[in-house]
Amino acid sequence: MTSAVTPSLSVRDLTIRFGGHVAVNAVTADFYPGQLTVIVGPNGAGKTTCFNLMSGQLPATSGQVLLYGQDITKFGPAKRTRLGIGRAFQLTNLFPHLTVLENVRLVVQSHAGQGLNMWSVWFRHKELLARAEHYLERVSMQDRRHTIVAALSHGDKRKLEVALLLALEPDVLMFDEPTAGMSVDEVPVVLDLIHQVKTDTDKTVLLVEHKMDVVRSLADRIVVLHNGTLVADGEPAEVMASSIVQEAYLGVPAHA
Ligand SMILES: Nc1ncnc2c1ncn2[C@@H]1O[C@H](COP(=O)(O)OP(=O)(O)OP(=O)(O)O)[C@@H](O)[C@H]1O
Repeated sequence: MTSAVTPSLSVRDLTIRFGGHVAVNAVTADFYPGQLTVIVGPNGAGKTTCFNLMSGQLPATSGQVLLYGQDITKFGPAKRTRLGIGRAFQLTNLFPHLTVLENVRLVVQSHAGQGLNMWSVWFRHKELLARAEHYLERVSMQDRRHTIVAALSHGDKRKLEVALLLALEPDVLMFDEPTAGMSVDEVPVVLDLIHQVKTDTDKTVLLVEHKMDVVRSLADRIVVLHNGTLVADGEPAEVMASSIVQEAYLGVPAHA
C-alpha cells in the first residue's frame, strides 16, 4: 500500500528463535509516514517480540530492519533511538521524584547532545526549558509542569510519556498498549493525542493493542500476527472482515 511514498521503517523476513521456538517468523512489512499501524494478535502471537526486534531490544536471528533504507539490524536500541525510532515503555522511563518539566527537560537536553557538559547546559538552560515547555504544551500538561511525577494520575503519566517521546523527535513512534491501566475517561485523551501526533507531524506510528475499540478508533492499517507469522495486513475493515483474522484473532471458526 501507499507505494508512491518511501517507507520509513521496513522489516524483511524478520525472525527470532528462542531455542526451538520461532517467536517471530519471517515477518516482512513496510511502514509509512503519516500512517498509524496497529499490530494485533492473540496472546503469545509475537507482537511485543516484533516490537523488540524493531526497536533493537532483541537481536534478530535472521532478516533485516531498515530505516529509510538503511540497514539498522545490527544497531542497538540507543543508536536506533538516535536515528529516529522512539518507543514508549509503559512508564519505565519516567523519573518519579522529579517534576514533569524536569523529566521533559532531561530528555530535551540529552537529545540536544548536551549530555553532562555543565557549561553548555548553563548557557542554554533557557532554550532547553523553552523546548521542554513546548512538548508539555503538545500534550496539554503545562498546568502540571511543577508537579512531581509520582503524584500524577496514571493517565497523566502516559501523556507525559508521549511528551518524552516527542522530545526525542523520532520519525517512528512505537507504543505498546498505550491505554493499558487507564480509567475510562483518560483513554480518549491519550488516543486523541496519538492521533494528533500522526496527523500534525506526519510521523510513522506503530501500536501494539489488544482493545478492539482502540484499534478501530485509531488504525489506518492493521497487521495481524499469529504464532509469530504475519497472517493479514491491510485496511482495518478489510482485515477485520477476513476469515483468517476472525479465526486466528477473534477465535471464530472461518466458516461461522
Ligand atoms: N525472551 C524470551 N525467551 C523465550 N521465549 C520468549 C521470550 N520472549 C518471548 N518469548 C515467547 O515468544 C512468544 C511471543 O511472545 P510475545 O510476548 O511477543 O507475544 P505477544 O503477542 O506480545 O503476547 P501478549 O499479547 O500476551 O503480550 C511467546 O511464546 C513467548 O513465550
